[in-house]
Amino acid sequence: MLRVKNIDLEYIDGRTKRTIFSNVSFDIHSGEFVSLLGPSGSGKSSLLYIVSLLKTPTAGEIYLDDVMISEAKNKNEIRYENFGFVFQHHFLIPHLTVLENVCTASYEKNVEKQAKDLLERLGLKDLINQKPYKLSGGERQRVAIARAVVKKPRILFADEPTASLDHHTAQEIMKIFSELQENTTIVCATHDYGILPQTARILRIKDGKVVEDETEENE
Ligand SMILES: Nc1ncnc2c1ncn2[C@@H]1O[C@H](COP(=O)(O)OP(=O)(O)OP(=O)(O)O)[C@@H](O)[C@H]1O
Repeated sequence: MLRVKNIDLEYIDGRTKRTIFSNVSFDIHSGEFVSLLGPSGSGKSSLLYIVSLLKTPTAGEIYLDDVMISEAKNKNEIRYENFGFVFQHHFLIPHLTVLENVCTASYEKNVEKQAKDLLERLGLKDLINQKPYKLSGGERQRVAIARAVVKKPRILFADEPTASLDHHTAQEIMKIFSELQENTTIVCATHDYGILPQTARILRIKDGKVVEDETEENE
């Protein structure tokens, strides 16, 4: 459903040209949990932003349901209608409560009920009226996930969503992602193999290429 085709990415640094990727292609199917895995500097974030139309590659195309979207004029609209984002930093609004933060993401009439249901599911029922500063890092990130999920994106992109969390909380956050997955495709960039759920399909970024990880779980 999401096709990444022949992507090149080069950065020009003064007189030097640096190739980050060349000729990268892969498909992401509906309902998959795809992890972009690679060490720091390998290009995970760049690739995530290219695939989600937040960044323009040097060459190549992105297709959504066979429609080329990488050169569309209405990229904002495509993103708004189809994609959700969770970043390493949660970007919650400090003077709004947890519930209000989540409700900012959607203008649907029953958003408040949906937000409450989601927050309850994420174990935050008793914190809905708190401001973000009263929450732990893991709780804040769960609020950010609720905010991204409440608008029911077809594809949820997460860029190192657990980078500032301890290992146990990071695993919990990943579990939450996979549980939320019924109707959502998830694409998550991370450097930490250890936090991935068993169902994750791993695309490993190495030396400017993306290779499918053929571990037992993924065969
Ligand atoms: N705007 C830019 N101009 C020049 N080089 C850049 C730019 N953005 C990223 N890079 C370089 O491209 C490479 C890939 O960066 P990217 O942030 O995508 O990697 P990453 O795997 O997500 O790293 P990290 O896990 O540390 O965030 C890095 O070497 C980075 O320095």
